[in-house]
Formats: sequence, structure tokens, C-alpha cells
Amino acid sequence: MAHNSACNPDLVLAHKFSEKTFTYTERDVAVYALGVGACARDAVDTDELKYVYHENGQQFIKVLPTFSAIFSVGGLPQLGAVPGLRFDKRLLLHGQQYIEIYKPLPANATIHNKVTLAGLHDKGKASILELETRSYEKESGELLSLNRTSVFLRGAGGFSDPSKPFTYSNYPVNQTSMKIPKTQPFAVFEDCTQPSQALLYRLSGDYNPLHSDPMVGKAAGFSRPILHGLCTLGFGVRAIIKCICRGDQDMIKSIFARFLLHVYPGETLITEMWLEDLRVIYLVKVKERNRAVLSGYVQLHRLAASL
Ligand SMILES: CCCCCCC[C@@H](O)CC(=O)SCCNC(=O)CCNC(=O)[C@H](O)C(C)(C)COP(=O)(O)OP(=O)(O)OC[C@H]1O[C@@H](n2cnc3c(N)ncnc32)[C@H](O)[C@@H]1OP(=O)(O)O
Repeated sequence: MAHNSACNPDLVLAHKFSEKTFTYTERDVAVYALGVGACARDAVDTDELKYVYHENGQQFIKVLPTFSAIFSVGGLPQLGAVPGLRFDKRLLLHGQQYIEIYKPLPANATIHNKVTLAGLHDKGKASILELETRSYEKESGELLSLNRTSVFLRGAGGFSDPSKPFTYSNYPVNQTSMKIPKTQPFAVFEDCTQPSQALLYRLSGDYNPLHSDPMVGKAAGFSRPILHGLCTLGFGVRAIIKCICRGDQDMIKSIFARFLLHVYPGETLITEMWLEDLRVIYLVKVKERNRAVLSGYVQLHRLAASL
């Protein structure tokens, strides 16, 4: 049987991504925090003002751990240039994100990114491409974070024998496995996204028109532009920092997220959390449609003394 020629796995796996350097400032950190809803309900929120303002004379504003995820988004335009990979960029969806944070992020820095391919899978109707981004602080050479981004390329699968579909990954499977407990959650947090949420969030560097252009949203199969997956993740992890970390963002060691369903800007997000030793399992639901949209875990360095 002839296979879809959307993807030549040998060429894709052999591709070397170019290294990139960029600088961010406190302004980017604050715009990001506002983009994931910090202080949206309460402009003097005692847990969150520090992400957008030099609260109590602090020298630098604090950085949300999920800010490191945007270091990986610069790889998006590069995907179109990967030899051996053909896909309709309007049909691309963010499938999963795994983040390791090695030290609290500085309020401003020049970052040097090294990107490698971590996985490629033929799912028949789609292919999944996984990229790893290691982000180094240029001045010190220190590794700040690792991101593994899985993109779900609808319509770009079926390039291998369906009886043994092509699959390659170079990372431990246990990093992406988790089960939602059947018990009552330890904590639940409800938060509203704004109708303009994606228009604000995109200023943090993901300018994919799927999140802003009504025509592109429709071409992708949605009634209107959808929210960035990493924005939903930012809301979910903020809820965990509030409810479990008691406001201390530096407790977070690693984060795993699987995007289950799209979110429309303006919808209400309910984050349910379960605590299993130093791991917080979480599930984010859209209240208006009663649908699960995101699940994953957050690994902590330690527990808050007041828990
Ligand atoms: C490099 C830098 C890149 C930066 C990227 C940033 C880009 C952003 O601008 C784009 C976005 O933010 S898009 C918004 C966020 N994402 C979403 O809304 C997607 C939500 N998820 C879905 O719609 C479906 O799960 C969907 C459509 C993903 C899958 O649903 P179905 O088609 O129903 O799939 P299903 O039949 O259940 O499963 C088929 C096989 O695929 C695996 N799979 C399913 N969901 C997955 C997911 N989310 N991530 C990874 N793999 C996934 C299944 O396990 C299954 O494989 P197998 O048969 O081997 O079990």
C-alpha cells in the first residue's frame, strides 16, 4: 500500500536546528504574567503583585516558572523549514509540554537556545513531532531550563506501514505518564480567562494566527480563535502556586502538561489538584462546557510548611 509522503522520517531525524540567542527584560516577564492572568481579579493580590511590580521595594520582579516555556516557542517558525516534513501549519496543535527548571529564572537575561529532535510518531491521521529546547544563560553559560514540546500535526500522518507505525523517542516514558486520581481533589481553584486573553498572551512571543485571526481559527476547525495551550498551562500552574505552594513559585521543579481539548478565550477554568508526596497531579476543566482541557503534574522541591 502506498503511504502518505507527508513525512520522510530519515530526513526529519537528521535535521540540525540552528542555535538562537535572544534577550528578555522585566517588561517581558510582567507582560507574560499578565498574559496568564496574574492579578487579573485582584490588582493587589498578595501572591501575585511581585510578578508584575517591585513589591515592597524588591530589587527585581519575580518570574513565574512557566515563563521558561516561552523559550521554546521560537522554534515554531523553524518547523516549516524541516526537510522531509510537510504539514498544513493551520492544522498544528500543541499536544504536550514537559518543562524542567534548574534554577529560578532571572528577571532579565540573554538566553542561548539549543534545539534537538526528541521524538517523531506516525499516528495515521496525524504525526507528532517532539522538540527539546535547552536554554542557557549566555553570560554564565548555566543551563536554566529544558522544554520538550510535542506538536500534533493533523493531516500529516500515515507515512509509515500502518501495521507497525513509525515511532521514535529518546526520553524516559515515565516523564509523560500519570493518572488522575478517583478521589476528591485536595484543592480546587476557579479563574476566568478574558475574551482578549489570547491577544494579550501572544505578546509573549507566540504569534500563531490560530489565536488571533478568525479566518485561521475557522480553517483550523474552530468557531473562533482559540487560547494558546501554554496560556492555559500558565493559569493552571498559577493555581497550583497559589493553593499548594502558598505563593512560592520557586518550589516548582518540573511540569508536565497534555492538552486534551481547545479553550476559547473568555471561558472559565477550574483547576483540580491532588497531592501525592511531592507531586501535584492536576486537571483543568472548562466550566461552561464541563470538559477537561488539560491534565498533567507538577513536581515540587518541597512542601509548604503551612500545608
Ligand atoms: C517548537 C515550538 C512549538 C510551539 C507550539 C505552540 C503552538 C501553539 O501556537 C498552538 C497551540 O497552542 S494549540 C492550543 C493548545 N492545544 C490544543 O488545544 C489541543 C487540544 N487537544 C486536542 O484537541 C486533541 O487532544 C488532539 C486533536 C491533539 C488529539 O485528539 P484526537 O485526534 O481525538 O486523538 P486521539 O484519537 O485521541 O489519539 C490519537 C493518537 O494521538 C495521541 N494523542 C492524543 N492527544 C494527544 C496530545 N494532546 N499530545 C500527544 N499525543 C496525543 C494518542 O495517544 C493517540 O496515540 P495512540 O493511538 O498511540 O495512543
